[in-house]
Amino acid sequence: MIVILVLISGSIYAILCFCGLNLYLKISTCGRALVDFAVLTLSKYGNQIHCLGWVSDISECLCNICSFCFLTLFSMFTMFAVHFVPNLTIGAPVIESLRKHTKAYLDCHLMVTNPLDYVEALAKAGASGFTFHIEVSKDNWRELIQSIKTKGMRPGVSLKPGTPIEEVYALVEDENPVEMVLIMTVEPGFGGQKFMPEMMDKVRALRKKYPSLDIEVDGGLGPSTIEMAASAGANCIVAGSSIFGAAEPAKVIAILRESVASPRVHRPVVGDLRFLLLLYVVELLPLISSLVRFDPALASIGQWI
Ligand SMILES: O=C(CO)[C@@H](O)[C@H](O)COP(=O)(O)O
Repeated sequence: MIVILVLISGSIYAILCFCGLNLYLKISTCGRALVDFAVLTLSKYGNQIHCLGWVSDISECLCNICSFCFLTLFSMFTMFAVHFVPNLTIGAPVIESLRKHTKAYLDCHLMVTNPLDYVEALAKAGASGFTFHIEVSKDNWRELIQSIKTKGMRPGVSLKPGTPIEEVYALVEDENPVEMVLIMTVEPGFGGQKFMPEMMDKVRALRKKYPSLDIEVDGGLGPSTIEMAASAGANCIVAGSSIFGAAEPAKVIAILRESVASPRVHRPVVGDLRFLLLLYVVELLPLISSLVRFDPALASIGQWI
Protein backbone atom coordinates (compact mmCIF):
# COMPACT_ATOMS: atom_id res chain seq x y z
CA MET A 1 0.00 0.00 0.00
CA ILE A 2 2.74 2.41 1.03
CA VAL A 3 4.69 1.57 -2.13
CA ILE A 4 1.63 2.37 -4.29
CA LEU A 5 1.10 5.64 -2.40
CA VAL A 6 4.74 6.57 -2.83
CA LEU A 7 4.56 5.79 -6.54
CA ILE A 8 1.36 7.83 -7.05
CA SER A 9 2.61 10.79 -4.99
CA GLY A 10 5.99 10.59 -6.66
CA SER A 11 4.39 10.73 -10.11
CA ILE A 12 2.18 13.66 -9.12
CA TYR A 13 5.25 15.41 -7.75
CA ALA A 14 7.21 14.74 -10.94
CA ILE A 15 4.36 16.17 -13.06
CA LEU A 16 4.10 19.21 -10.78
CA CYS A 17 7.83 19.75 -10.94
CA PHE A 18 7.80 19.48 -14.70
CA CYS A 19 4.88 21.94 -15.02
CA GLY A 20 6.47 24.23 -12.47
CA LEU A 21 9.74 24.23 -14.32
CA ASN A 22 8.07 25.02 -17.62
CA LEU A 23 6.03 27.72 -15.98
CA TYR A 24 9.11 29.33 -14.53
CA LEU A 25 11.00 29.06 -17.75
CA LYS A 26 8.17 30.83 -19.52
CA ILE A 27 7.81 33.48 -16.84
CA SER A 28 11.53 33.95 -16.61
CA THR A 29 11.82 34.89 -20.24
CA CYS A 30 9.67 37.94 -19.50
CA GLY A 31 12.57 40.30 -20.00
CA ARG A 32 16.25 40.39 -19.33
CA ALA A 33 15.62 41.43 -15.74
CA LEU A 34 14.55 37.92 -14.87
CA VAL A 35 17.24 35.92 -16.59
CA ASP A 36 19.28 35.39 -13.40
CA PHE A 37 16.12 34.35 -11.71
CA ALA A 38 15.59 31.68 -14.35
CA VAL A 39 19.04 30.29 -13.66
CA LEU A 40 18.38 30.35 -9.94
CA THR A 41 15.03 28.63 -10.38
CA LEU A 42 16.51 26.02 -12.65
CA SER A 43 19.22 25.12 -10.20
CA LYS A 44 16.72 24.81 -7.36
CA TYR A 45 14.50 22.62 -9.43
CA GLY A 46 17.54 20.69 -10.57
CA ASN A 47 18.13 19.71 -6.96
CA GLN A 48 14.52 18.83 -6.41
CA ILE A 49 14.27 16.68 -9.51
CA HIS A 50 17.45 14.98 -8.46
CA CYS A 51 15.82 14.16 -5.08
CA LEU A 52 13.08 12.28 -6.88
CA GLY A 53 15.57 9.62 -7.79
CA TRP A 54 15.86 8.49 -4.21
CA VAL A 55 12.38 9.08 -2.84
CA SER A 56 12.05 5.96 -0.76
CA ASP A 57 9.26 6.54 1.70
CA ILE A 58 6.13 8.59 2.21
CA SER A 59 7.72 11.08 4.60
CA GLU A 60 10.49 11.85 2.12
CA CYS A 61 7.88 12.31 -0.58
CA LEU A 62 5.73 14.62 1.56
CA CYS A 63 8.81 16.55 2.49
CA ASN A 64 9.59 17.05 -1.19
CA ILE A 65 6.02 18.14 -1.92
CA CYS A 66 6.24 20.67 0.93
CA SER A 67 9.51 22.06 -0.36
CA PHE A 68 8.01 22.21 -3.86
CA CYS A 69 5.11 24.29 -2.50
CA PHE A 70 7.53 26.51 -0.59
CA LEU A 71 9.63 27.07 -3.68
CA THR A 72 6.53 27.83 -5.70
CA LEU A 73 5.36 30.45 -3.23
CA PHE A 74 8.81 31.89 -2.80
CA SER A 75 9.43 32.05 -6.53
CA MET A 76 6.03 33.51 -7.29
CA PHE A 77 6.70 36.30 -4.88
CA THR A 78 10.03 36.89 -6.56
CA MET A 79 8.41 37.09 -9.99
CA PHE A 80 6.62 40.23 -8.96
CA ALA A 81 9.68 41.70 -7.33
CA VAL A 82 9.86 44.38 -10.01
CA HIS A 83 6.62 45.81 -8.72
CA PHE A 84 6.84 45.10 -5.02
CA VAL A 85 10.46 45.66 -4.00
CA PRO A 86 13.01 48.20 -5.16
CA ASN A 87 15.34 45.64 -6.67
CA LEU A 88 15.66 43.81 -9.95
CA THR A 89 17.37 40.57 -10.83
CA ILE A 90 19.46 42.45 -13.36
CA GLY A 91 19.61 45.86 -11.83
CA ALA A 92 22.05 48.05 -10.01
CA PRO A 93 24.09 45.18 -8.47
CA VAL A 94 24.76 43.64 -11.89
CA ILE A 95 25.65 47.02 -13.41
CA GLU A 96 27.98 47.64 -10.47
CA SER A 97 29.74 44.32 -11.03
CA LEU A 98 30.05 44.95 -14.77
CA ARG A 99 31.37 48.45 -14.25
CA LYS A 100 34.34 47.09 -12.32
CA HIS A 101 35.48 45.30 -15.48
CA THR A 102 34.68 47.72 -18.27
CA LYS A 103 34.62 51.36 -19.23
CA ALA A 104 32.03 50.56 -21.93
CA TYR A 105 28.82 52.55 -22.30
CA LEU A 106 26.26 50.71 -20.18
CA ASP A 107 22.89 51.44 -21.73
CA CYS A 108 20.10 50.65 -19.30
CA HIS A 109 16.56 50.22 -20.63
CA LEU A 110 14.08 50.17 -17.78
CA MET A 111 10.98 48.15 -18.48
CA VAL A 112 9.48 49.06 -15.16
CA THR A 113 6.49 51.09 -14.05
CA ASN A 114 8.43 53.28 -11.63
CA PRO A 115 11.71 54.28 -13.35
CA LEU A 116 12.30 57.28 -11.06
CA ASP A 117 12.93 54.89 -8.17
CA TYR A 118 15.96 53.43 -9.96
CA VAL A 119 17.78 56.59 -11.09
CA GLU A 120 19.95 57.00 -8.02
CA ALA A 121 20.92 53.34 -7.65
CA LEU A 122 21.78 52.88 -11.33
CA ALA A 123 23.83 56.09 -11.39
CA LYS A 124 25.78 54.95 -8.33
CA ALA A 125 26.30 51.54 -9.94
CA GLY A 126 27.91 53.13 -13.01
CA ALA A 127 25.16 53.15 -15.65
CA SER A 128 25.87 55.44 -18.62
CA GLY A 129 22.43 55.71 -20.22
CA PHE A 130 19.02 55.53 -18.59
CA THR A 131 16.06 54.89 -20.90
CA PHE A 132 12.55 54.96 -19.51
CA HIS A 133 9.21 54.19 -21.14
CA ILE A 134 6.91 57.05 -22.14
CA GLU A 135 3.84 54.91 -21.41
CA VAL A 136 4.57 55.02 -17.66
CA SER A 137 6.13 58.48 -17.48
CA LYS A 138 3.53 60.76 -19.04
CA ASP A 139 3.17 62.75 -15.84
CA ASN A 140 6.75 62.97 -14.65
CA TRP A 141 9.09 62.80 -17.65
CA ARG A 142 10.52 66.28 -16.98
CA GLU A 143 11.39 65.31 -13.43
CA LEU A 144 12.85 62.04 -14.68
CA ILE A 145 15.05 63.66 -17.36
CA GLN A 146 16.30 66.21 -14.87
CA SER A 147 17.08 63.59 -12.29
CA ILE A 148 18.88 61.34 -14.84
CA LYS A 149 21.01 64.26 -16.05
CA THR A 150 21.76 65.45 -12.54
CA LYS A 151 23.10 62.00 -11.74
CA GLY A 152 25.40 62.14 -14.76
CA MET A 153 23.57 59.74 -17.07
CA ARG A 154 22.24 60.19 -20.57
CA PRO A 155 18.43 60.18 -20.71
CA GLY A 156 16.53 58.21 -23.35
CA VAL A 157 12.88 57.50 -23.90
CA SER A 158 11.40 54.31 -25.29
CA LEU A 159 8.03 53.51 -26.80
CA LYS A 160 6.17 50.27 -27.30
CA PRO A 161 4.92 49.28 -30.79
CA GLY A 162 1.40 50.50 -30.06
CA THR A 163 2.44 53.96 -28.91
CA PRO A 164 2.35 56.70 -31.58
CA ILE A 165 5.68 58.35 -32.31
CA GLU A 166 4.15 61.79 -31.73
CA GLU A 167 4.15 61.04 -28.00
CA VAL A 168 7.91 61.50 -27.76
CA TYR A 169 8.18 64.74 -29.77
CA ALA A 170 7.68 66.93 -26.71
CA LEU A 171 10.50 65.13 -24.91
CA VAL A 172 12.92 65.69 -27.79
CA GLU A 173 11.93 69.32 -28.23
CA ASP A 174 11.91 70.28 -24.56
CA GLU A 175 14.52 72.75 -23.33
CA ASN A 176 15.90 69.88 -21.25
CA PRO A 177 15.47 67.08 -23.81
CA VAL A 178 16.06 63.35 -23.95
CA GLU A 179 19.15 62.45 -25.96
CA MET A 180 17.99 59.18 -27.44
CA VAL A 181 14.72 57.64 -28.58
CA LEU A 182 14.37 53.87 -28.46
CA ILE A 183 11.76 52.46 -30.81
CA MET A 184 10.72 48.95 -29.79
CA THR A 185 10.51 46.71 -32.84
CA VAL A 186 8.89 43.88 -30.87
CA GLU A 187 6.37 43.88 -28.06
CA PRO A 188 8.64 44.22 -24.99
CA GLY A 189 8.89 41.17 -22.77
CA PHE A 190 10.65 38.44 -24.69
CA GLY A 191 13.85 38.01 -26.63
CA GLY A 192 13.81 36.09 -29.91
CA GLN A 193 10.65 37.66 -31.37
CA LYS A 194 10.00 38.61 -34.97
CA PHE A 195 11.08 42.08 -36.08
CA MET A 196 8.15 44.41 -36.86
CA PRO A 197 8.97 46.19 -40.15
CA GLU A 198 5.96 48.48 -39.77
CA MET A 199 7.85 50.24 -36.96
CA MET A 200 10.20 51.67 -39.58
CA ASP A 201 7.63 54.39 -40.32
CA LYS A 202 8.31 55.69 -36.83
CA VAL A 203 12.06 55.60 -37.39
CA ARG A 204 11.72 57.46 -40.71
CA ALA A 205 9.43 60.10 -39.21
CA LEU A 206 11.80 60.69 -36.31
CA ARG A 207 14.91 60.82 -38.50
CA LYS A 208 13.28 63.30 -40.87
CA LYS A 209 12.28 65.56 -37.98
CA TYR A 210 15.49 65.24 -35.94
CA PRO A 211 18.50 64.60 -38.20
CA SER A 212 21.05 64.50 -35.38
CA LEU A 213 19.09 62.50 -32.82
CA ASP A 214 20.27 59.08 -31.66
CA ILE A 215 17.59 56.59 -32.70
CA GLU A 216 17.78 53.11 -31.24
CA VAL A 217 15.83 50.04 -32.34
CA ASP A 218 15.38 46.92 -30.22
CA GLY A 219 13.86 43.55 -31.01
CA GLY A 220 14.35 40.99 -33.77
CA LEU A 221 17.42 42.69 -35.19
CA GLY A 222 20.04 40.67 -36.99
CA PRO A 223 21.73 40.40 -40.39
CA SER A 224 18.39 39.84 -42.17
CA THR A 225 16.61 42.87 -40.69
CA ILE A 226 19.38 45.39 -40.07
CA GLU A 227 19.14 46.90 -43.57
CA MET A 228 15.55 47.97 -43.01
CA ALA A 229 16.41 49.65 -39.72
CA ALA A 230 19.61 51.27 -40.91
CA SER A 231 18.14 52.67 -44.10
CA ALA A 232 15.15 54.05 -42.20
CA GLY A 233 17.61 56.04 -40.08
CA ALA A 234 18.31 54.04 -36.93
CA ASN A 235 21.87 54.42 -35.70
CA CYS A 236 21.87 52.43 -32.43
CA ILE A 237 21.07 48.73 -32.56
CA VAL A 238 20.13 46.38 -29.74
CA ALA A 239 20.50 42.72 -30.66
CA GLY A 240 20.13 39.67 -28.47
CA SER A 241 19.48 36.29 -30.02
CA SER A 242 21.04 37.09 -33.40
CA ILE A 243 24.36 37.59 -31.62
CA PHE A 244 24.20 35.16 -28.74
CA GLY A 245 22.69 32.44 -30.92
CA ALA A 246 25.24 32.85 -33.70
CA ALA A 247 28.06 30.42 -34.37
CA GLU A 248 30.33 33.41 -34.86
CA PRO A 249 28.97 36.33 -32.80
CA ALA A 250 31.83 38.63 -33.81
CA LYS A 251 30.84 38.31 -37.47
CA VAL A 252 27.23 39.27 -36.73
CA ILE A 253 28.38 42.25 -34.69
CA ALA A 254 30.59 43.34 -37.59
CA ILE A 255 27.66 43.09 -40.04
CA LEU A 256 25.39 45.13 -37.75
CA ARG A 257 28.08 47.70 -37.11
CA GLU A 258 28.87 48.04 -40.80
CA SER A 259 25.20 48.56 -41.69
CA VAL A 260 24.70 51.51 -39.37
CA ALA A 261 28.09 52.98 -40.26
CA SER A 262 27.47 52.98 -44.02
CA PRO A 263 26.81 56.33 -45.72
CA ARG A 264 23.16 55.44 -46.45
CA VAL A 265 22.33 56.23 -42.89
CA HIS A 266 21.26 59.77 -42.23
CA ARG A 267 24.23 61.30 -40.50
CA PRO A 268 23.70 63.98 -37.89
CA VAL A 269 23.46 66.71 -40.55
CA VAL A 270 23.24 69.70 -38.23
CA GLY A 271 26.15 68.46 -36.11
CA ASP A 272 28.27 67.86 -39.23
CA LEU A 273 27.60 71.31 -40.65
CA ARG A 274 28.61 72.94 -37.41
CA PHE A 275 31.76 70.83 -37.35
CA LEU A 276 32.64 71.74 -40.93
CA LEU A 277 32.15 75.43 -40.26
CA LEU A 278 34.39 75.20 -37.23
CA LEU A 279 37.03 73.40 -39.30
CA TYR A 280 36.98 76.14 -41.93
CA VAL A 281 37.28 78.87 -39.35
CA VAL A 282 40.07 77.11 -37.48
CA GLU A 283 41.98 76.31 -40.66
CA LEU A 284 41.49 79.65 -42.37
CA LEU A 285 42.22 81.88 -39.38
CA PRO A 286 46.02 81.35 -39.32
CA LEU A 287 46.14 81.76 -43.11
CA ILE A 288 44.22 85.03 -43.03
CA SER A 289 46.18 86.38 -40.11
CA SER A 290 49.55 85.51 -41.76
CA LEU A 291 48.47 87.19 -45.00
CA VAL A 292 47.35 90.27 -43.14
CA ARG A 293 50.60 90.37 -41.21
CA PHE A 294 53.01 89.84 -44.13
CA ASP A 295 51.37 91.29 -47.20
CA PRO A 296 51.42 95.09 -46.94
CA ALA A 297 48.58 95.38 -49.44
CA LEU A 298 46.40 93.00 -47.44
CA ALA A 299 47.50 94.64 -44.22
CA SER A 300 46.09 97.92 -45.42
CA ILE A 301 42.87 96.17 -46.34
CA GLY A 302 42.92 94.86 -42.79
CA GLN A 303 42.98 98.41 -41.51
CA TRP A 304 39.84 99.26 -43.42
CA ILE A 305 37.88 96.37 -42.04
O1 LIG B 1 14.23 43.26 -24.06
C1 LIG B 1 13.81 43.05 -25.13
C2 LIG B 1 12.42 42.73 -25.41
O2 LIG B 1 11.74 42.79 -24.23
C3 LIG B 1 14.72 43.09 -26.27
O3 LIG B 1 15.96 43.65 -25.87
C4 LIG B 1 14.94 41.77 -26.83
O4 LIG B 1 15.24 40.87 -25.80
C5 LIG B 1 16.00 41.74 -27.87
O5 LIG B 1 16.26 40.42 -28.13
P1 LIG B 1 16.23 39.85 -29.61
O6 LIG B 1 14.90 40.20 -30.19
O7 LIG B 1 17.37 40.53 -30.31
O8 LIG B 1 16.44 38.40 -29.39
